[in-house]
Amino acid sequence: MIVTVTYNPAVDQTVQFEQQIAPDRVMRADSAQFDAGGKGINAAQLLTAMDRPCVATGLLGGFTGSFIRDTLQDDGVETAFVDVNGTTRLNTTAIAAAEEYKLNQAGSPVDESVVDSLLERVRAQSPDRVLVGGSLPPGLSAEAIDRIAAGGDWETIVDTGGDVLRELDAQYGLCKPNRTELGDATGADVSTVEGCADAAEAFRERGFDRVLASLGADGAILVGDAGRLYAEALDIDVVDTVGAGDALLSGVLSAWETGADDETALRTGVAVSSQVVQRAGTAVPDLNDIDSLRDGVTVRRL
Ligand SMILES: Nc1ncnc2c1ncn2[C@@H]1O[C@H](COP(=O)(O)OP(=O)(O)OP(=O)(O)O)[C@@H](O)[C@H]1O
Ligand SMILES: O=P(O)(O)OC[C@@]1(O)O[C@H](CO)[C@@H](O)[C@@H]1O
Repeated sequence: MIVTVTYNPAVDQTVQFEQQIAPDRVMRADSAQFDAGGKGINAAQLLTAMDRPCVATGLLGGFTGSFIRDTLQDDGVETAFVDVNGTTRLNTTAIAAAEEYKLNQAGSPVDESVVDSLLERVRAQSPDRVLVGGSLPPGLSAEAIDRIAAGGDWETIVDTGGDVLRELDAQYGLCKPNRTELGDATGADVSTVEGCADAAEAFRERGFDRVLASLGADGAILVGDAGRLYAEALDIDVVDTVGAGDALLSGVLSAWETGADDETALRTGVAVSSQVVQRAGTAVPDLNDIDSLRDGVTVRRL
């Protein structure tokens, strides 16, 4: 079973405007919604929707923390969160004309001692895999993720970016950078799919058995001992891409949990992400058709 750890959850607010956003005037939204978010939480919701045993952990506080707790309960997601004093952040995605603006808060500061509490929560579940997803709130460093990775005999999967991704020191089963994160972490030219595969291969040496790189409309790459696999994205109408990477990763993990090989896992990941980008925000889409959608994803070796 999988435990997800979200150190910095968020309520995701998605507001849609027909017109472009302009300064110095009131913009009135045509629609708005709130979802429970944060990368590990999104993954836990999707894994639960795919009937994979999963427990969501992380840090929650304040009225936004209560909203996330209630939403997960309504969605039937098992949880084991640590309560903190600060208020969980609220992130906003504004979709205006064909543009997408992602406005993420830093999160409330936390004390380093939360890492011990979280590790206790994770150990209590005896997971096979632990996914640590998202940014860290002020007060924590990459060590907070390394300690989870080294804290038991589970395989750890990490989905984070920026300096934290570069500073990780422990051994990981997988990391999931997007194209920008892969470029920033390696300094490599990621302008082509082949360049991304080279960068992902080189990045494995930094302590990652496999690298799953999401390339937006260009699809995704999975590089590991089984070789370099590339899946093209499906041709679909995108509403917004928030949570697309979490969906890709959830599909891959969901397939691995059933013993599937890397090729099937990558195809499943692309199928799940295609469903998520066709809906606003990070709400869980209908995943009943996933097997037939997966059959439509093409994978080739690079
Ligand atoms: N425009 C698109 N058309 C088709 N599929 C897409 C598109 N954008 C994203 N996807 C699908 O979603 C997957 C993940 O996309 P992306 O690389 O944008 O993730 P991300 O940057 O990690 O997202 P986030 O951080 O918001 O979760 C892609 O591998 C692809 O399968
Ligand atoms: O600020 P972070 O932790 O990097 O990303 C947080 C976030 O943007 O990622 C998810 C989508 O992947 C959203 O649910 C959430 O708001």
